[in-house]
Amino acid sequence: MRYQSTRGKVNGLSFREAVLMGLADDGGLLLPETLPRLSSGDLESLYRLDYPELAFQIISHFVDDIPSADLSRLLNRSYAGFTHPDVTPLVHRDGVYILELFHGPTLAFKDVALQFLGNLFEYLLEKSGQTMNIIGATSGDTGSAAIHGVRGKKNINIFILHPQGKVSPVQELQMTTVTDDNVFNLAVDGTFDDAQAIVKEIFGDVAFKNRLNLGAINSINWARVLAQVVYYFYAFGRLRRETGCEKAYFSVPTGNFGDIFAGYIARSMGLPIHKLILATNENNILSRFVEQGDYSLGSVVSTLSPSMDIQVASNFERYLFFLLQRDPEAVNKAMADFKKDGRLHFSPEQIARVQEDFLAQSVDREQTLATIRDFHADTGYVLDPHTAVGVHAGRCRSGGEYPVVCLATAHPAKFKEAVVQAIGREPQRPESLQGLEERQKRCRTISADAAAVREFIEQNAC
Ligand SMILES: Cc1ncc(COP(=O)(O)O)c(C=O)c1O
Ligand SMILES: N[C@@H](CCOP(=O)(O)O)C(=O)O
Repeated sequence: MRYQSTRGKVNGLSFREAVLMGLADDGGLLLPETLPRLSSGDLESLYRLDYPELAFQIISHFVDDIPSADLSRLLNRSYAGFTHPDVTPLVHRDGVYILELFHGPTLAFKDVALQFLGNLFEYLLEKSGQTMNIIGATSGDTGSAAIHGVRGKKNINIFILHPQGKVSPVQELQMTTVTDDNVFNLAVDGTFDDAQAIVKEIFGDVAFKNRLNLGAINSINWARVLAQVVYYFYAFGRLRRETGCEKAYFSVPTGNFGDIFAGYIARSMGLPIHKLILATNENNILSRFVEQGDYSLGSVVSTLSPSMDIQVASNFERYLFFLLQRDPEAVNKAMADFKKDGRLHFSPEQIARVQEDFLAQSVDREQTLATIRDFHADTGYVLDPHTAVGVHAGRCRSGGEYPVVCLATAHPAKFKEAVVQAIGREPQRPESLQGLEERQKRCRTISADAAAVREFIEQNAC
């Protein structure tokens, strides 16, 4: 499999090269040149596999430059530390199927891909004898999952930018209490969008990127999206075995458009997803896009689901590439227009095509709290606020003819403030969070300025 950039100037990369490049050197995002299309016979045999074996089968379609035995070993190691034997179990409550993606070390869906990416980086660096400096932006979950994926690893330093005071207290502690020498937390005076823009600007300086061998752990890295594709297959397989259904809806709480884009890839490979339901909080540029073709920038507002407090969704560019018929010139123009005007225009035909893939719903604070409260009252199950956004949207937008799978993207204990508001008590605290407040912390505050961040990285690079 070869990889190409959405902006057309980087082509013919191998999987290894794509993973190590992260953001394409022309500023675009990397995608496979073709997508495999699986037959119904192929799909039925995948549905019988356990999680690591399924991950191996799916990921192998996209990787031809890592020996199979090594890839299989990396995947087995990545999922061995999950606390549930199914890795991402599917549970049925009150008419919806909840795909629990929070059984990894940091209790969010990011662990599914970042345990693998951490191991993959280590493997590739061992082979090449290089060192790597990872840089990433987080609205709370990617940061801790990436840090836990690479903490203490030889030859890797990691620099994580989070918006100061805008992540949940538990998320902040999960990052800042990791004091290994190779981990650097930077609290940026700005929003997640500011932090992500800084990361992209630094990657855009290709000479600097190559000199420090910068690595990307955000979903700009294709390996992140790829590892997330797997659980759509896993969930549908379990659902089909349980209900015999022909198709399903998937409702996905969305911020940076990475998780739902992984669903789009799974659907494009032939997985029978009827529609992907894109669920946003009040930062609803993406749901406005799907529903009305209105892709116009607003300012970021703080919500009960802080990890989705995002306006400029990185992976939107990948979807745009497909929507614009894989035309890199059209993507370049659209990205330049968006940078200049803060909005994009789409024709009615284009929006009709979008709506063949997606439905969308924006969910506000009251609806989020009511969903947590009512779901708990009816089932005893505690949703985290991001998952609640997805459950509400899934219920509103699905048609009833197929089951609905809602992606449970985080454990409620990461967002206990919202849970207490909804049900009047704290969720149970998993063992990995015990004693978090008492641990030693390390974090520097930094202005939202790429030059300052670059200087810090330069001084602390490995
Ligand atoms: C808990 C949680 N849910 C949902 C999302 C949204 O996922 P994505 O950014 O891939 O759209 C995030 C952040 O990425 C998150 O941390
Ligand atoms: N919600 C994310 C934002 C970054 O998204 P990513 O999937 O591109 O890493 C977070 O928790 O940091």
